[in-house]
Amino acid sequence: MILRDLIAHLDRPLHAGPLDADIHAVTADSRLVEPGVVFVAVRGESRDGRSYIPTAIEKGAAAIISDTAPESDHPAEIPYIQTSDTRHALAAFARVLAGEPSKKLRLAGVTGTNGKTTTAFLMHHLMKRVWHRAGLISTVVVDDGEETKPANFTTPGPVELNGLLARMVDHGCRGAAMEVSSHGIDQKRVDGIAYDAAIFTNLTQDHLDYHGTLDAYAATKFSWFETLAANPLGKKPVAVVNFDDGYGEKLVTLLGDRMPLIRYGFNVHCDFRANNFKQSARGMEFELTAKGKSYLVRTPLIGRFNVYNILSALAAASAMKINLRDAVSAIAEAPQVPGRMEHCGTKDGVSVFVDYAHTPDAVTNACRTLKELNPNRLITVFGCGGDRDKTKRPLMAKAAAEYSDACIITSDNPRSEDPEAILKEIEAGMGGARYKTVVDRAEAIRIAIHAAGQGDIVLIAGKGHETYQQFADRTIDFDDRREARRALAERPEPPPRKR
Ligand SMILES: CC(=O)N[C@H]1[C@@H](OP(=O)(O)OP(=O)(O)OC[C@H]2O[C@@H](n3ccc(=O)[nH]c3=O)[C@H](O)[C@@H]2O)O[C@H](CO)[C@@H](O)[C@@H]1O[C@H](C)C(=O)N[C@@H](C)C(=O)N[C@H](CCC(=O)O)C(=O)O
Ligand SMILES: Nc1ncnc2c1ncn2[C@@H]1O[C@H](COP(=O)(O)OP(=O)(O)OP(=O)(O)O)[C@@H](O)[C@H]1O
Ligand SMILES: N[C@H](CCC[C@H](N)C(=O)O)C(=O)O
Ligand SMILES: [Mg+2]
Repeated sequence: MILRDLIAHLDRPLHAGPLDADIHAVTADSRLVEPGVVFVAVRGESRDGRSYIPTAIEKGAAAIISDTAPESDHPAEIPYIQTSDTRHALAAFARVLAGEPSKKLRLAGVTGTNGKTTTAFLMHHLMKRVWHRAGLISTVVVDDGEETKPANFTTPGPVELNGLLARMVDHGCRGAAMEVSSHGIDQKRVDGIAYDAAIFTNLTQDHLDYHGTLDAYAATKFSWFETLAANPLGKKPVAVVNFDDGYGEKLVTLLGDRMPLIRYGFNVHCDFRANNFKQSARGMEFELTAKGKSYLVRTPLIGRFNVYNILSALAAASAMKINLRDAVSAIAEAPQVPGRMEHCGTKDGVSVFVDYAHTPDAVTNACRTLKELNPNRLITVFGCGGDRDKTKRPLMAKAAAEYSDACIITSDNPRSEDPEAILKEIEAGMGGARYKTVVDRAEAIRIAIHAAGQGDIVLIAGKGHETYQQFADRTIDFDDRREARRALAERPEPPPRKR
């Protein structure tokens, strides 16, 4: 594509140099520049992309995009475009160069603090049932319709995102489900992506390191819906909102009649409403009332919070013209989402679950769900990630302490922080609860599983599907599920029963 046609997508760009260059790709990473590639200098959280302009030129960049004027020594033959918003430019170029793939797919986006991955997996499963081929972009994996690979981000940057969507189109996918993180919205990774359904799961504390306050975090999530309402990009997107959640209610009021909306939850005003919820260790069932009819929903998933994930997936599927009865029957065979309430085995009457709960609300939900299975004791092993929202540490502790009979506090991903110091901040929230601190996560898991007795449940929270552990100086292979199975296998023989 010719540079002149690309810059037509920018708002009043200033340019210098020739505009007839043939462009094959765009990047904001100087390390990926090669001839024919436009380099967009993005000012990031930790680095200033403008400092990489000389490197990009050396590597043969076809053009430079920046938000300030060129340096006096900028080579005249290399086009230089000045624009007020470089992240917007990056997203626009990525989209146009990929052929606007989001417009060729039926696309569902899921945002909210918790439940995005689970809901996206459920939607992907429903879509594959009826359309045979469908894509998935999630924290755990990306599926382009032919190949499933581990994911690097919850919501990838615009170049990777549009590339993935284009591959889905090429592979014959009729639709896709993707997570839309608050970082993704704020950094314009999803700018100009056309959605058919936009799901809001809930909003509780997380990411305050990035957004500052809960209201600023909510405003970022809401801005995604407002953008879709103002500019539906040739589609008729439907907002699917949790109406039992305080922020969901605010979103409904904010949107008014600016876009079609489906409210879901247990409360009587919901368009997709659940009641008569029952669960056992094998799964759960509830009654769905929607579109003037009633349906019995059965699923192997457990946890009242998963009722919300199922309701939103069913509502979004129905908004995307998937037959509701077919969708309900597919939920009966919902897949195990890796690391979400994943049962890792039972031995000597001790059952172990791994769950990705890493916010206060998620810890509450995970513990409550397991308590509802009436264990003799619930033993929870958890920690908190380094270089992330520190204020959630004592709150996660409070949640774990409230619902568990005993806790082992351990390391999550310490990243650049001192693991012992993180443990101290967690301890501050434990109140008078019974707990131990064991900084080594593998040892903490082993101690919990070996100390558990007949009828106990051990919950290992926080890392879910992750297959690594990040420290300041190294990243090691680590998987809670593998450690759990190993510890179960190595459990010492229980003492013989007294007659
Ligand atoms: C806080 C955050 O989101 N940071 C992301 C963001 O960084 P940034 O924009 O601040 O970029 P930067 O590192 O300051 O660099 C500035 C610019 O210089 C460029 N650069 C840098 C080095 C170089 O040699 N050459 C070069 O051109 C970079 O490509 C970038 O364009 O953009 C970068 C490039 O895309 C990301 O790698 C980086 O993710 C970091 C690693 C990260 O940890 N992000 C997490 C927090 C995240 O995004 N999480 C969300 C939500 C998770 C969830 O709750 O599910 C997600 O969607 O995954
Ligand atoms: N609808 C929900 N409401 C509250 N908690 C939930 C919900 N769904 C899942 N959870 C809890 O939150 C954890 C994370 O769930 P999931 O991975 O689906 O969310 P996510 O929004 O994708 O998280 P992340 O932003 O970290 O990728 C689960 O392991 C579970 O403990
Ligand atoms: N996407 C989340 C993942 C947290 C997972 C937890 N294991 C941790 O490392 O804190 C985040 O970046 O906040
Ligand atoms: Mg996720």
